[in-house]
Amino acid sequence: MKHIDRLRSLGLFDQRVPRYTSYPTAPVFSPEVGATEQTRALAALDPGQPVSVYLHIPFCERLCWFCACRTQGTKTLSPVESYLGTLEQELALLKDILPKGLRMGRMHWGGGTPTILPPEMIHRLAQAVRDVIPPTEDCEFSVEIDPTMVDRAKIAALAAEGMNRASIGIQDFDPLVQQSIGRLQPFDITRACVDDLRAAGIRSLNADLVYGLPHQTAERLDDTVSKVLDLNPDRVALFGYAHVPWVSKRQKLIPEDALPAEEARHALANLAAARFTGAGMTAIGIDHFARPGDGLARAAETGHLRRNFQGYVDDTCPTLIGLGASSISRLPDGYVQNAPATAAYIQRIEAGQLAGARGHVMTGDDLLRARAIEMLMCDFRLDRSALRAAFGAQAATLDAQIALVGERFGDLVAVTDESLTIAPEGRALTRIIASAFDAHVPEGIRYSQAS
Ligand SMILES: C=Cc1c2[nH]c(c1C)Cc1[nH]c(c(CCC(=O)O)c1C)Cc1[nH]c(c(C)c1CCC(=O)O)Cc1[nH]c(c(C)c1C=C)C2
Ligand SMILES: C[C@H]1O[C@@H](n2cnc3c(N)ncnc32)[C@H](O)[C@@H]1O
Ligand code: MET
Ligand code: SF4
Repeated sequence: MKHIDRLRSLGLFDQRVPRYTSYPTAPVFSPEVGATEQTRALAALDPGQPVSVYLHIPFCERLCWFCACRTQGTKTLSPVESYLGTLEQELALLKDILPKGLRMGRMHWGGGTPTILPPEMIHRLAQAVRDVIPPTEDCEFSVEIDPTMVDRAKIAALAAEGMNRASIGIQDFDPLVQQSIGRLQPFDITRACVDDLRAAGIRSLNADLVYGLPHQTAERLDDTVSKVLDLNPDRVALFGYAHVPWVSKRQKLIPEDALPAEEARHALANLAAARFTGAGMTAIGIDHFARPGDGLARAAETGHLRRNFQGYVDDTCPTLIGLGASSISRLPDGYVQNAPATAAYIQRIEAGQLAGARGHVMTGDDLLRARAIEMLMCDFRLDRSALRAAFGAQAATLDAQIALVGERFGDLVAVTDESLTIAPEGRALTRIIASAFDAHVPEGIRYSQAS
């Protein structure tokens, strides 16, 4: 059997599985967990342990049709300004709840488009966070940047507030592909943005790309990769296009008949991966690349790679506090997600309580499976010895499933008493293999395809 047909027979093209940026995944969170649990867990944090902070800005000036992020379009700054006021109120609530002396080791602004904020709002927001959770000396501050929605003044404002890492949205440079996803972004403007970021002292720069977009061909993607390499990013994220028009209504504008077919899509991922590794970058997890020496590559080498809602990270803070609409917090005993719709989020905060609306309290079994799935997603290796060391006899509850995976995937995995390792030829199946360890199979939820 051809290798691709074997991958197909194991579900690569028809299984719908999560991307496991958390376990359990966000769609299975329960409305029984909310602001009460959030408040209690935040109050009980250890002030000696720095936290990570994620801040969500759910606004964009343009709405790209392919995008599945939680964001809304706006042509004026007035909803943004009013949202900023709500974020300040949320922070004021947190100030009363958090233990004194808590510090912030990492901050990430994501979206949507954080660079929709003009310089004065950037300063206001950074100040508001700093007042409540002061940064550590070596705090890392990263921002998602839309190269078409930023200028030198905004970059200078972010840099003055301590931004030392940035991630730019590129997706694809081909004009026809850009047209078909409703996102025009000239190379020159992207290049100027990269130059400005470097001049502002950004030492770690990530570029986001997407494969599987309409009209993408091997030739066009190859050209995009050449342009990206020319920009010399430290990291690249290469996401498989998730076509989920039932989640993201704007995707109804995507011409489905121009989407690459299954095998072509798989070939696009392989082509781009080969170009990035050929250019000396290290492949990280299922969809990232990093220059050797970059924090992410070092974390992968030393077994410290982690996965959270932002994708792959070298973040070791166990606690993530999510601020803003739809943000998810990872707290010592579980997850809490703020009300996803911006209006509902604002309403809750204005009523004087935290905005947690859904969540999950982790059981011992969840913690074990979460770590097992994270190991597979990060290292392609479920380390049974490490799980036994951390979870004791409970680790044996995965044994039967490990044996089943061994049978189902044959020589694409290697099972020993020490580990379950996914062979390089089997890595395209990683999400499917991880899902074998998922005990929360949601009803009525349709994930995107596994390839
Ligand atoms: C910033 C970009 C993205 C975030 N998530 C996605 C993108 C592109 C992709 C995505 N997330 C979900 C789906 C559908 C199911 C799937 O195929 O896996 C897709 C395509 C599911 C999902 N992820 C989160 C939530 C709350 C959900 C449920 C569906 C929904 O409510 O939208 C968590 C989450 N993902 C992102 C953020 C910012 C976030 C929570 C703060 C980013
Ligand atoms: C934050 C990053 O998420 C990626 N992104 C946004 N929408 C989608 C989607 N539907 N499928 C895959 N990746 C997506 C883009 O690359 C963006 O830059
Ligand atoms: N909104 C920015 C962009 O598209 C950042 C990535 S998408 C959340 O470029
Ligand atoms: S890709 Fe970025 S700019 Fe485009 S809609 Fe999504 S969040 Fe907004």
